Amino acid sequence: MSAVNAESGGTGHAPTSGTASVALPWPLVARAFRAAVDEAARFVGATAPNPPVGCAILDRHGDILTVAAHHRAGTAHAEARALRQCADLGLMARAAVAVVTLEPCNHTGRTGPCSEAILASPIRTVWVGVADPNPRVAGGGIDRLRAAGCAVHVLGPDGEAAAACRALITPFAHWSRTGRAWLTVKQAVDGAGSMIPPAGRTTFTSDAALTLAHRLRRATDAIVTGSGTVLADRPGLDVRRVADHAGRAPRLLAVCDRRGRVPADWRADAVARGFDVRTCDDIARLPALLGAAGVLWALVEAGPGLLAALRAAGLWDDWLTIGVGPDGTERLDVAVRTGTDTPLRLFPELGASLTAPEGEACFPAS
Ligand SMILES: NC(=O)C1=CN([C@@H]2O[C@H](COP(=O)(O)OP(=O)(O)OC[C@H]3O[C@@H](n4cnc5c(N)ncnc54)[C@H](OP(=O)(O)O)[C@@H]3O)[C@@H](O)[C@H]2O)C=CC1
Ligand SMILES: Nc1c(N[C@@H]2O[C@H](COP(=O)(O)O)[C@@H](O)[C@H]2O)[nH]c(=O)[nH]c1=O
Repeated sequence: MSAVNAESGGTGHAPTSGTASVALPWPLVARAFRAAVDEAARFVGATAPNPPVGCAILDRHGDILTVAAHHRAGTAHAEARALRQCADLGLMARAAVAVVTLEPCNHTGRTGPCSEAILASPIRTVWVGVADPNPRVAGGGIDRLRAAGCAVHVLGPDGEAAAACRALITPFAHWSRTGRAWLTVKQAVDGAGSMIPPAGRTTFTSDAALTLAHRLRRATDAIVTGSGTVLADRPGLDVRRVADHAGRAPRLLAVCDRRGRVPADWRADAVARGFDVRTCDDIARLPALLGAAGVLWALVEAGPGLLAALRAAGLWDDWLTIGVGPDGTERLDVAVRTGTDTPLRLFPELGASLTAPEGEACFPAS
């Protein structure tokens, strides 16, 4: 293993002789990974059932020539888009290194294999953030590139860059493995431990926390709520407060409702606003119901009744509590299932909260 790879925790493989592989200092590679992750993160919530992916193309000195992401299922993958941009800018002759958040695909799906697109370019050095968990692809892209003489470096499990690349695809990896959507619960709790807003209101958190809530909605593919919340709040549950470049918004709205209490006019209004509204009468089936509809990541915005049921059944993947103190100060706590990479990592303001243990303090639900 070369010194470059040892520094990054990567597993380098020597290229076959005669290829123009390039050894770059790790800080330049890390900078390219950050750029690729940031670009991919702009499309989280737009790509389902595909994963968000970013790609940076560098010259032999480590300068970034172009950065691109996968925008939407059925459109160009990140690598193909980055290569096209590079060609359009007349920079292809300088292209030497590709830095990709996810293993390049090696199969022909809705688009052609990215491994072949890379091999058709001058690039002979590829950095991969994480191997593709999709069983149709697993291993194929890296093997194909290596067989053709590329130096392929796969990041080891430790370090910021690898964690960010994994966080991008956590819901996709979970869905690929289990067929179930990743469930993020978001709850607001006041200083007295109550989730119930003051009379006449539907929310009580700060402007900044509400904006965070809408950014979470924008990044997810579905919203889950309960019949009690629908009856009490007639919530909109759509994306407001934040602009968007890709029209991202959850398209599915799942309402947990065993007794058929959801009013027909609220449902009709939600449908008119573009939601595919589904009723769930058994929460045990909720993650699979969402997964079967192509939902990778769902945000649960429900009251204490449904949250208590989800918690008792262990039906959550990460849990964000926005605690509002009596003086209005707010505290963010994130509980994460042990051994998983929360996609909430993609929200920098939550960074300091991600170490919260899976403990009682994170689950006040009353
Ligand atoms: N602070 C916050 O973050 C939030 C606060 N709220 C507040 O919460 C209050 C409403 O709370 P609540 O009445 O508890 O409403 P919920 O949104 O929690 O909905 C409760 C309903 O969920 C359904 N449900 C519960 N368990 C299951 C299950 N196992 N399978 C299927 N459905 C199930 C039940 O429907 P059924 O009765 O048919 O069995 C139950 O009545 C409102 O005041 C609202 O403003 C709401 C969202 C967020
Ligand atoms: N109370 C509360 C939240 N509650 C959630 O927001 C819903 C209102 O959404 P909308 O109708 O789209 O504005 C409400 O019914 C509930 O699901 N969210 C928060 O970020 N902070 C809060 O204090």
